Amino acid sequence: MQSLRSYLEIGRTVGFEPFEEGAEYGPDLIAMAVETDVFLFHRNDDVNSRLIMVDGDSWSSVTSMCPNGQEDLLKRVDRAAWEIAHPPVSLPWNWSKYSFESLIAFFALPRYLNSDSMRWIAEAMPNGDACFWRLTHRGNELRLEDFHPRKHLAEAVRQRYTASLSAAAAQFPPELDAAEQLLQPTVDLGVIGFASVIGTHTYSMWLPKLTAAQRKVLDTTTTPIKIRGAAGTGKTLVMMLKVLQELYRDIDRKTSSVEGGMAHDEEKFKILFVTHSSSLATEVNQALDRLDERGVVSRHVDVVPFTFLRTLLQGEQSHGAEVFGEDSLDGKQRQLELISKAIDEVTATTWSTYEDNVSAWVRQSALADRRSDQRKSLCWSLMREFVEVIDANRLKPGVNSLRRYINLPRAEWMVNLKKQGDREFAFGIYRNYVEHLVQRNQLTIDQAMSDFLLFLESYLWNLRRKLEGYDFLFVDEFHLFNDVERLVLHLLTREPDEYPKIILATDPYQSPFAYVTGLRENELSHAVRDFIGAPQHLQLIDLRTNYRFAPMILNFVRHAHNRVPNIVDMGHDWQYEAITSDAASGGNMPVVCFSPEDSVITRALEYADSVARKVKGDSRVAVVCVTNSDLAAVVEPLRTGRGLKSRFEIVESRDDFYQLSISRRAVVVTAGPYAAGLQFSDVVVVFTAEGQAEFGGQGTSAKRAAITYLYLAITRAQTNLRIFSTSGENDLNDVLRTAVEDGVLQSS
Ligand SMILES: Nc1ncnc2c1ncn2[C@@H]1O[C@H](COP(=O)(O)OP(=O)(O)OP(=O)(O)O)[C@@H](O)[C@H]1O
Repeated sequence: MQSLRSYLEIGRTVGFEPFEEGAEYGPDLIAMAVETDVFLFHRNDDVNSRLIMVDGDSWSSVTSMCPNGQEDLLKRVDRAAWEIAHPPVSLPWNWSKYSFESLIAFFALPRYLNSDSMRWIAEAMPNGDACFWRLTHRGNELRLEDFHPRKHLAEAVRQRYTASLSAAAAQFPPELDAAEQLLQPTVDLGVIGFASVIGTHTYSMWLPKLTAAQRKVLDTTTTPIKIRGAAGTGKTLVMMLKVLQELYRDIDRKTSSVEGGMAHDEEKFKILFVTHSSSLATEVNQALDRLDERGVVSRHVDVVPFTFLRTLLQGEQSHGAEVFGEDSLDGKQRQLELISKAIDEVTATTWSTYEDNVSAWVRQSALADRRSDQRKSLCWSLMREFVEVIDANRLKPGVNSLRRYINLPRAEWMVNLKKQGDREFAFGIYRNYVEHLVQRNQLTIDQAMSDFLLFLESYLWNLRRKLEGYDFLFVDEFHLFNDVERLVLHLLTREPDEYPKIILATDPYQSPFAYVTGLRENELSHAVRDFIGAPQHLQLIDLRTNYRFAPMILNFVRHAHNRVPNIVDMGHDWQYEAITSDAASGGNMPVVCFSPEDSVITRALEYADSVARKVKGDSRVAVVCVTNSDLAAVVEPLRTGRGLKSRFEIVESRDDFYQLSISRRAVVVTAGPYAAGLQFSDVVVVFTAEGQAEFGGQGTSAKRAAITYLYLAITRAQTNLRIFSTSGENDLNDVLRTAVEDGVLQSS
């Protein structure tokens, strides 16, 4: 497995060379032919290494691709093989995984590179090896149920591999000395993710270090508990410690009551830790393993991204149907394109029904050119309306749904569709948009989630719940869950008649797409109010000490935080002023550089490039774009490669963070929402005029959206922060300019 990662790393730097007998790929990798196989050995391979076996014809198809195609395809092979070695196999939804017994099928490439619908048929071997048996494509699809792998071939390959290990080891050049190795550090997720959160401490080493508020989380025995804290206050850390505390407590209780031994399987205490993204789930998994002093976590705790819950509990349902990845740049762009197409179709056909009843801004934007900012702004507003209002209220097009939608009360946090005519138009677009999805055999994540909800409400799940449900539920980054997702939580516990034992961590100011759901702070969801327990039972614990930011960054973060319009009741005690920093001193004054639109990106990238060449040790540089549109604009020059010396690693979805574990030190380029939960020593923030359209026009809702996005981006920085923005007038620049006036930000 390690050898594929190194091969990928080399391939993306100097190009992919086909394997040839005796070929060396850097100091750690050699190819060796043994009978009919070609093995790629890594220096650290041993008999316990997991093998990735790829059938010869499929390998020829891989190597005949362009370098970008090869890279993307091999990344998927690597990711799937890692998952196979660490079951249950959780792959991003847009890979459309389908499994049957030990076989797994999934899309071999991202959709935009995959006009042939290539899919892998892979197999999880009992020892954790992964066999990639066949690449199918449109025209030669195969049902997994009809595929019969020749397992004995895989067993023979494994034997030949083991027998050749010592011959391979003898061929490696001597190892580099330690000083030379230091020159080749890898960007490992550990540095920006889980390792930075827990350091080298285990559970009991952390306990004495906790603040009084963090301690209170461990000492509180009643639930639900809602842990509220700004970015960097240790929410994830304290949730993980609480998991271990509850687990150890249960084991101790059972060991003293069940004579001298472990409890039976059916009484097994089960904890579910839900994250919003698979990268965070991987990190929490690894961190829990490290913190755990009794080696029991893997038996009792499932750490899964929310989207994987459905597969875990219900099995795969969407065979053939693609789930639209909303949580990625590509997914969002495709949704926007579809919405824009729907606007074109409606304005060309039934426009006269709406024309006289919509607001002026909706009319102008609907009739504006597809590429204009006005049109883009309308598309973003409609996308938010679909997710936050229509899907959240489960208003699938159908009899009466328009009337129910129109009758919903409007709140200030919702997008600016004030007139009834605006909402009739929005629903017309929604109808057209859903028709397109049906034609393409696609579902949005929210639609798939609604279906999952129906399953959890079924009698079948009621039967299985006692055995498959959980005793305890932990939900990290609760602010990123929308109302449909929140609705699912109380159905996951074992006991339908009891209030669920649930602990959640949230920072309402980091909520970029659901923005705010219009909830009061002591409510968890509109819909589940009655199930989770009366608001007065909710234990609200505030974490106020910040461990991430150097003091000068904290001052600026506090300024931005206090500028977020408080358009729902955030709780009377939600004062950021009280939060202090315990991060090591040092760090520099954050800086903003206003530039004309055409030079913002070039300046930002050149700056990031120069910083990346200077930083040392565990320092990591990230370019964090405020919005998806900024990210799209930054990615363009990076793809064409423009005289920059550092390596830039583009992360276009929350799932993409996985790829950092296979790349050498690089400048990470991403957007704030995808980097939630991660931290970097140096952050370069980019905001362009393109980004402004995403906030959906003017008004309080747009202002809140703008500052929330800015907040998400700047709160990733630990020591150094530099913002590159356009020189125009907008809500976000208003925050930056007042910060300069207040002396918490320096203008360059
Ligand atoms: N009591 C403590 N003592 C020392 N360091 C701490 C303490 N609590 C948290 N930290 C450190 O604070 C940093 C941030 O922790 P964590 O990622 O859990 O915060 P968070 O609130 O979940 O942030 P975000 O909302 O941005 O995900 C980590 O490096 C962690 O090790």
